[in-house]
Amino acid sequence: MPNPCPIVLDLDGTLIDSAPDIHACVNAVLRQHRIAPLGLPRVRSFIGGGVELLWSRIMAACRIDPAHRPELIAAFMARYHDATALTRLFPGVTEALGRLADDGHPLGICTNKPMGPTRHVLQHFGLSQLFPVVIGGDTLPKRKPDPAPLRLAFDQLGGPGLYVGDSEFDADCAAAMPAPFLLFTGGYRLKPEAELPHLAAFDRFEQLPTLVADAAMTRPA
Ligand SMILES: O=C(O)COP(=O)(O)O
Ligand SMILES: [Mg+2]
Repeated sequence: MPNPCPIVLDLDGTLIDSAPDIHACVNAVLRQHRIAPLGLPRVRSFIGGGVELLWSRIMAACRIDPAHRPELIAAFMARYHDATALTRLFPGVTEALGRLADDGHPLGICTNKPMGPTRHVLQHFGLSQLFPVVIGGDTLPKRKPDPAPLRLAFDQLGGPGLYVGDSEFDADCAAAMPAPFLLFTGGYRLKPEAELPHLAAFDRFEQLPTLVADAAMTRPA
């Protein structure tokens, strides 16, 4: 692994707390179709596998006729593509990313969020310049936990490195590569921390630069 090594990060539940916006967009669409709204914890538990899986889970939970799927997803995307009003960066994210960039780490994003809303939210928080490589949920035919998007991110960043994420999708994707995985425990994971394969875990972004330095030292060059 080159030193300073490339670092690829997940987006929803890792850098940003976007569940409130996703929840609002989902319920606006359900309301339009006269379907009872879902609570925030429920919708948050459906996030991680991208828009298609989100809607499979919503449709199962609300017992919606599959024939309505295309129109529901289209109505959702129309709201979701620029939904940032309720989204927040997790505390310490900007500082930690700045520090990693200053230390010379090439930075990338590998998210299951589609590219449209991904670009929009990165721009909204002034983070676009930090990430020369961004792989979205619709960049390739397959998405996480398939390792292909993460592999593409590392290829474009110039070599292997660390992956940072919050969920089962990220841990399984990193294990499939394989790539060392740093788990942010404050995101949208459903399983206990111990059940997700990871090199190290953290709950505050202030800890990330030190964890990256430690991880880089324990890996062969
Ligand atoms: O949009 C999702 O479902 C998940 O997105 P993430 O890969 O950035 O966590
Ligand atoms: Mg995530």
